[in-house]
Parts: sequence; C-alpha cells; structure tokens
Amino acid sequence: MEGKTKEKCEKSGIIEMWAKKHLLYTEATRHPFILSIRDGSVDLSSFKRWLGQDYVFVREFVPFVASVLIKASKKSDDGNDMEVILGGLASLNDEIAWFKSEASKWDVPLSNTVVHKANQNYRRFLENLMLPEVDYAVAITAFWAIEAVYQESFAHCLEDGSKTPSELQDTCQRWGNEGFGEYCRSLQKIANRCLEKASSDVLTKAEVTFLRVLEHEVEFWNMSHGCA
Ligand SMILES: Cc1ncc(CNC=O)c(N)n1
Repeated sequence: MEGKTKEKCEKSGIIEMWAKKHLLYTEATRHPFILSIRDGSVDLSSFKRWLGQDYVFVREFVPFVASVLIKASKKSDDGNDMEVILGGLASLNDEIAWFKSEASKWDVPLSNTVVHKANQNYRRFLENLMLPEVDYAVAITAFWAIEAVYQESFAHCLEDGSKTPSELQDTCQRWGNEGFGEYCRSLQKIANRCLEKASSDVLTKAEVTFLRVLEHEVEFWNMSHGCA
C-alpha cells in the first residue's frame, strides 16, 4: 500500500499540480456544508435543499457528459477513454433513479423545483463547455474536476472519526465509495494524458476552466448551506 502511494506521488501529473497549487480546490472539497455532514451538525433542511437542486444539476450534467463522449470518440487516441466516459453515463442513469427514491424518502418534491441562481449559472457554464469548438482536453479536465469534488468531499464524510448521521451515509457512499474513487482516477489519467500533449493556449484554458468549476462547486455548496 505504501509503495503504491509513493508511486502515485512520483508520477504526479498536471492535474495534481493544479489541485495542490490552488487553495480553491480545498475550499471546494472541504466546504462548511460537507464539514457539517461530517461532524453531524448538518441542518436537514440544507440537506433537502441540496438534494432537490442536485437532482436538477445532474439532469443537466448528463448532456455535458454526452458531449465529452462525442469529443472522445472524435479526438481520442486511446481506446479506453470511451469506456470510462460511457461508464460515467451509465452510473448517472442509476444516480437519477437514486435521486428519485431518496427524494421520496425525504419528502422532497422533484417536480416544480425552483432552480436556484447558482444552479442556473452552473448550467450556463456547462452549456458553453458543450460547444464543439471546446477542446477535448479542456472538457475532460472540467469533467474530472466536477466528479472529483464530489468524490473527495463525500469520501471525507466516511473517514474514520467522522460523525456522519446514519441517514446520510447512503448519500456519502454514492460518491465517496472506492469504485467512484477509481473512476475519478481513470478520468484524471485521461485528463493528464491530454494536458501533457496540449498547446500552452489549451493548457491555460484548461486551468482557467478547472478554477471556474471549483467556483461553481463552492457556490453550489453555499446554496445548500443557505449562505447564498
Ligand atoms: C453540483 C454537483 N457537482 C458534481 C456532482 C457529481 N457528479 C455527478 O453526480 C454532482 N452530483 N453535483
């Protein structure tokens, strides 16, 4: 295990560098809303608000992931990209079903949800990333970041010593489980490979896009938390 960790550190890519360099990454993955789940002090009305809004987000996220799949099918020189992204789409199918059952468990109505400003802004951002002229390297970096924020956040709520309420364990497992972690590492590998080959112009665009994702994620957590 130790050898494995070391190997990972030695092979640190562009993505890991950016995640370390930008404090915003920690702000997005250790947000007060997540910390409140982890220490058990979470306000359940915040959780319910997050649940309803995230369902709306995920339905918008599907066409974005589909657009990344299209880019992969055209651009990719590695046969595995498509399988990884397709796996992501398949798990979104399960996720939508999960949201529906979770929402009924919590009495959160999913139809007629008033879409919050932060959600609308995030949607507009994703729509722009779906345009054909957006480079695959930029789109896959955004895709990785969106998934990684949830993975790192919810995995934190499952670590030893966390006091996550039992009724929220299932939510944390959805994104914090080891399989989702493995999937994020696959996305990270793809992103690193694309970025290594990218022009400096594309690299800059990808880094800026990475930061925009983090800002949107922080705004999204803020909204759940009732700070926005
Ligand atoms: C706002 C936001 N960001 C990332 C995710 C995780 N990806 C798919 O579920 C999510 N559900 N919601």
